[in-house]
Amino acid sequence: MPKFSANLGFLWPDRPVLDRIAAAADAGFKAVEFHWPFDVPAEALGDACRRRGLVLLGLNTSPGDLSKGDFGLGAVEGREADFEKALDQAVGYARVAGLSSLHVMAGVPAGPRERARAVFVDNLRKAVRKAPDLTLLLEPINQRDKPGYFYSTIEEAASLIEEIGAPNLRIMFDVYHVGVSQGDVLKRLERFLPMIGHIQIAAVPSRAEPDEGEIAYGAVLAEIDRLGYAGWVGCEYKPRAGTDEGLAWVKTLNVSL
Ligand SMILES: O=C(O)[C@H](O)C(=O)CO
Ligand SMILES: [Mg+2]
Repeated sequence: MPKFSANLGFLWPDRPVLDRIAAAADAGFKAVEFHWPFDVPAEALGDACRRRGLVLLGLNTSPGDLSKGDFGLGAVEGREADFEKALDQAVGYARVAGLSSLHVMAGVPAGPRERARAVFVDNLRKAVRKAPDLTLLLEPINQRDKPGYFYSTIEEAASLIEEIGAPNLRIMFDVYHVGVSQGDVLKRLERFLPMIGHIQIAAVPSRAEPDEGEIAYGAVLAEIDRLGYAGWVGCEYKPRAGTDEGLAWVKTLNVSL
């Protein structure tokens, strides 16, 4: 059975981050992951997780200025210095807190696609040199949620990984984004398994608990098992109402936290 991690960027959204950690442990999760926990000191976040016996997984590089449309800086020409600052911040935070992975966000580039890709490749080469001790994750994000985002297909993430050739650069396979952008989820899981560093789940199209919509999560989780995926499956969904009540999906899908 897959092992589930609580994504505390989305779960228990009405509570401060340290309280979300306690709520995840109380609910039975054994691991946690974050979006941008930078307002909480890294030592405090790490200690809170360790006190509750939680495995610390990942966080994201800073999105930049969300109010100006930024959603990551990795593939944005002219923002290389800002990217490096964001990278240093996230790497430093991960090391102090004891987190093991980092989603290197690509962003919404303005210029030609080939330039954006070249910038992203250069920035990723820098990232793998700076953080050989962390898993660096590449996550394609769907165009419905983030119009203009640099990439939306698993194939594009895989081609970057092949070109850069660093063992710590891996795919974040978010089943929600793959479902919205591409489909054929089970075949893509199988094909790209050797490159996958982390999996995330949410219903399509609602991004709510994985017990509704067009993705049959019973089948997806069974396939993740059959393939022998040894990593964690991040519950990165937006609860329909209360997060604790919403965890009824665990029983419905006949799995456990
Ligand atoms: O939105 C997502 O799927 C990502 O995993 C993310 O963390 C950026 O918000
Ligand atoms: Mg995701």
